This record gives sequence, structure tokens and C-alpha cells, in this order.
Amino acid sequence: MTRIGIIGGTGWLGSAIARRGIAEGVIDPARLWLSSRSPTEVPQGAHWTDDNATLIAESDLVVLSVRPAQFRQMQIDLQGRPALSVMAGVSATEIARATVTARIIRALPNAMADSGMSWTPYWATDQAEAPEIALTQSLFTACGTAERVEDEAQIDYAAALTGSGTAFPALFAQAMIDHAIAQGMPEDRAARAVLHLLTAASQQLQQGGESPAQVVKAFTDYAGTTAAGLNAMKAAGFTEAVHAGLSAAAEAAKP
Ligand SMILES: NC(=O)C1=CN([C@@H]2O[C@H](COP(=O)(O)OP(=O)(O)OC[C@H]3O[C@@H](n4cnc5c(N)ncnc54)[C@H](OP(=O)(O)O)[C@@H]3O)[C@@H](O)[C@H]2O)C=CC1
Ligand SMILES: O=C(O)[C@@H]1CCC=N1
Repeated sequence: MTRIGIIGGTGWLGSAIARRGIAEGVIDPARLWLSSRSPTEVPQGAHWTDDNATLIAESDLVVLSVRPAQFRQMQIDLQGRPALSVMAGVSATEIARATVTARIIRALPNAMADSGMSWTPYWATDQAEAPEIALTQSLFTACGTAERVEDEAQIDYAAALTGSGTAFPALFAQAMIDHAIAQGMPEDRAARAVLHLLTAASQQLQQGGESPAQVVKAFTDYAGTTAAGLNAMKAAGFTEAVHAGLSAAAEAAKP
């Protein structure tokens, strides 16, 4: 198995990739190095270091999973080894300049990687070779579903749409819960009701065969209570609010 090093491998996303990769048999823990500045627990059998040069020397593929500002303070030389970056808003050009490699893959998972439910797009430079591309596909299949995309701009946009997107339904859920509480429903019941609803609605959208647009149209045409709610939400600027949020996240994710 390929030797893998994850710089920032003890963080939120890096540790999720390590755990899922090991659990799904894509990573051999004996061939896995993780780095961070402060010591912490690592998966059984894996190696930890605070010296990125040691990690690089022990790796055939180096995953970059530090925050963009932390990356910009790092000095690393991959000496041509392939780099797999999960950083939002750090371009392949910047990575190439900072790490001395042209074999770069950018992937954009999300916080659902930990539970094996991330949708992860990835893009590879022309210099990236087949083994690291295949390994990227396997690693992110271990974290959910992986899909190769044709151009780098799609990775930057994905940081807003799906990379950040796991928190957006949470905002919608909280708005519903707050409303129910204001109507006198006990907080725990409101949370149970709304979370059950959103889980069921997502499963229905995924498996039910109707697109979101078809569901909205069916209920709008029914012209009952749901239509009253949908129409009022739209009139109050629901779509515009969602688009403004996505545009702001996309702007923040621009390299
Ligand atoms: N979390 C998410 O849902 C998503 C994150 N991303 C991207 O993933 C990247 C990592 O994010 P996330 O895991 O959330 O962040 P975290 O802050 O949880 O993890 C960053 C890790 O990097 C370590 N670190 C910082 N500086 C260095 C260094 N110089 N050398 C080695 N390790 C270092 C930190 O440990 P210590 O402080 O001890 O050094 C920490 O363990 C980001 O670029 C983000 O844009 C992308 C999509 C989703
Ligand atoms: O919020 C963030 O900055 C990180 C990157 C994409 C998702 N989470």
C-alpha cells in the first residue's frame, strides 16, 4: 500500500480522512504518518511527528489538511511528490509554488467525511499521475462519494456549495425549531420533530424519484397549507437569502 502522510492529520478533516481510510482498508496504519505542531492521539499503529520534513520523507503521497493561513506560514519541499490538498481557497498554482511539486490534486470534502457521507469533488493537474488519482478516488470513496471534475474553478465553488453546505441545513433546522418554541412547543420536542422531518425529507429527495423542483410544484399545485408556507417563504426572500449566503461563501473560498 502507498505510504501516506497527512500534514494536519490530527485536525477535524485530516483525522476523519485517516480514520475512514483505515476503516475501509485504503490506508495501512503502519504506512501512515500524521503531523501537527502539538502532540495528540493518533489511530493505533499510525505514526505522528511535529516535523513535516520527516513526514514527507516517509510518504509517497502528502495530504495537505491545514488551514489556509497555517499553510501560508509553512515551509515544505515535497521534492516532486504528489500533493493532495483539501484546503479551501488555496490554488494549485500557490500549492506548487510553496511545496515544490507540480503533481497536485485538489479535493473538497465536507464535515460528513467522518461519517462516510461526504460528497467530494476532486481535480488533478496535468502533471498528476494515475496512482495518486486512483488513490484520491479510493480515499474519498472511503469518506462517502468521490467525483472527478474537469476544472479547478469547480473545486473553489464546491467549497461554498457542499464544503460549507453541511451547516446550511442546520441553520434552516434551527429557524424551524425557534419558530416552534415561540409557538409554545417544548424545546426538546421541537428539536425531535424538526430533525425527524429533515432527515425524512432528505431521504425522500434522495430515494423518492422526484426532484426538489417537482416536490415544490406538487405541493404548490395542491394549494393547501404547505403552499401557503412555501409562497410566504419565497415572498419573504428565501431564495435570495440562500443565494446571498452561497455567493458570500464562494467569495470567501476564492483563491
Ligand atoms: N472541517 C471541514 O469540514 C472542512 C475543511 N476543509 C479544509 O481542510 C483544512 C483543514 O481544516 P480542519 O481540519 O477543519 O482544521 P483543523 O484546525 O481542525 O485542523 C488543522 C490541523 O493542522 C494542524 N497544523 C497547523 N499548523 C500545522 C503545521 N505547520 N504543521 C503540521 N500541522 C499543523 C493543527 O494542529 P496544531 O495546531 O496542533 O498544529 C490541526 O490539527 C482547511 O484548509 C479547510 O479549508 C475543507 C472542507 C471541509
Ligand atoms: O468553513 C470552512 O472554512 C471549511 C472549508 C470548507 C468547509 N469548511
